[in-house]
Amino acid sequence: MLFGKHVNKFYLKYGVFFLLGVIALILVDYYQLLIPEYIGNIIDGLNGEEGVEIIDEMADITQVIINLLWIALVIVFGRFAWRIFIFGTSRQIDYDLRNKMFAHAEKLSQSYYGKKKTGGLMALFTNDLNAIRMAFGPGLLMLFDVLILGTLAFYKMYNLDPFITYMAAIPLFLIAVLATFVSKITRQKFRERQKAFEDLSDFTQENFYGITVVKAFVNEIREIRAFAKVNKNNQEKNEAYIRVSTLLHVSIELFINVVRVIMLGLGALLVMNTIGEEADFTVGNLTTYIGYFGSLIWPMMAIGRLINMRAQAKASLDRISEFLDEPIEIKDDREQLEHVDEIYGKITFNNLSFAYPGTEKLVLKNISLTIEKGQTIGIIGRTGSGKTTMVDLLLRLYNLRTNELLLDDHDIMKLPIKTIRDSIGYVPQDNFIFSDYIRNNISFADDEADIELVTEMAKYSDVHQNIIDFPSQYDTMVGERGVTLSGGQKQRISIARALLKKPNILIMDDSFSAVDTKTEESVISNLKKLRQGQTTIIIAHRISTIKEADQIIYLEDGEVYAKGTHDELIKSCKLYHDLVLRQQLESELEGEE
Ligand SMILES: Nc1ncnc2c1ncn2[C@@H]1O[C@H](COP(=O)(O)OP(=O)(O)OP(=O)(O)O)[C@@H](O)[C@H]1O
Repeated sequence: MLFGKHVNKFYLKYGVFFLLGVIALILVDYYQLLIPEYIGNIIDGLNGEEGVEIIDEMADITQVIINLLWIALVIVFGRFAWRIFIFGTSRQIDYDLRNKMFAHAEKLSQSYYGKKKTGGLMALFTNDLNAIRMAFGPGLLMLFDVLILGTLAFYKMYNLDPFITYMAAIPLFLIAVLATFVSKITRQKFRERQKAFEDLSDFTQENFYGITVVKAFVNEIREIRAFAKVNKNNQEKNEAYIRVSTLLHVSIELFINVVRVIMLGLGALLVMNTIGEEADFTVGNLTTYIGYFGSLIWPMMAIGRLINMRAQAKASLDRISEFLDEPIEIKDDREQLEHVDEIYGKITFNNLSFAYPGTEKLVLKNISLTIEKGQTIGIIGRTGSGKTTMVDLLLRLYNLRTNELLLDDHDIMKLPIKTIRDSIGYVPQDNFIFSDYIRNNISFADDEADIELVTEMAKYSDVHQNIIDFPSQYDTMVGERGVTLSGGQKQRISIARALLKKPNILIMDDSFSAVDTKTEESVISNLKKLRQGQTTIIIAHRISTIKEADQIIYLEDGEVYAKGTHDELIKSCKLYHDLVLRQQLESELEGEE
């Protein structure tokens, strides 16, 4: 049986089903052990042994057959019942635990995903969960079968002849000792095997993800070699695991055969000794005894499998528990939570400094800045200057010190995260598109949104014409991560998705980098109309994108180097002025071409 903080409650929740399963199992085991008795009686009857009725009439044989048929029927129904109750429940536990894990995964912070790889996480959801399901399904079944069938068969064997049963018990005791010793090694080997699978999964996933880069750099051969290495490690770890588990399996089989030989030899001696004397151990008895032992083989074999299965499940439960125990760093602080339902759009950075969790380097330094509700703000600056970090903080993706960042004059750390994120529309730099219909990608914020609203938002972001050119238009299925769309189409679908939320604060992180200046102009002019009185923050590398903003922030190495309108910055900020000149020159050169 598998115990642990995250699985104990399933015994309570599904206790009744397990109990019904075990009752069905007891019935099957009990009836199964009646068969050797019947067969022994028939043999003794045919042999004409004393004290046993001679079976020479059709009526008796018919009765025996009818009884055996009844037994078979009970066994069939019993097996059906325990399968439904025990295996069905193990599937239910698998379902519950997977849901719990996914819900937890959704709540974990950005930093967690920064340090963990997707392939490894996938291994938890596949191999590890499977090992736990096996422990609750076949594992639990084997455990009870070992206990019930094993004890019953042993009891019956003991009743027939205590001496041979004692002799058989010695090797069985040795099995138990061996099993305890081997189970520790098995668990370690299984852990190593899972880790190797996790690495393999990570490698494969990342490689498929970056297949375009691999091809562009003609690095297929190098990747194939690197894969072979990871794959080899996986194979070796699997082999090591199989070696230990096979050793266990074979040893148990060997012991069983030893016991069988002991029993047959001793049983035959007993039968021979009694010939001509008092017939207390007959040929029928020996047949029955061997029959009981036959029923005992499965539970004995099951011990080995049970040990393997439990070791696997324990290792997997450890890994899953580590994941489920990962603290949720970004959450509402219940003690000082202010009950605010909506953020209207004023943003205040109050001497804010920030370093990513686990790092020392300040990525943002002493940022002080006020953005009034309804303003359009442009953020510009060299790559790596901290622009994305600044807007990520607005989404409360990271924890901050108190009063460093205020939304509508409330400290962001005291606001409900749901309120913050509900009030913000975000167009991320990587424009992630789900493998779903285009319309569902746009209506991601609101499942109820009708096609008219979806179309309207696509028009505002100037992607409607592209969409209706597709044969299935808004019902076009997008490939994984939007691979069937162009960069510019992805960007504008992503903008439409954020607009549909009608957010009080809209953040656009480099959202025009893949569109031409004409499209950019058209979207920006649409935004002006649509977002009157609402706060909009636009991060850009092109001056043309933010020229019209009420305020432009020039970030340099995590600091606000300059701020003001376009005209003010041209005069006051040399870096900005140089940038304008450079971009003008570039566009003139492009025009000449
Ligand atoms: N998750 C992270 N953990 C640690 N450091 C990070 C993380 N994300 C970004 N950084 C670092 O923070 C700094 C600022 O990054 P940021 O993405 O905010 O820059 P940016 O101005 O948006 O750049 P770009 O214009 O290229 O998008 C960089 O030095 C970057 O290496």
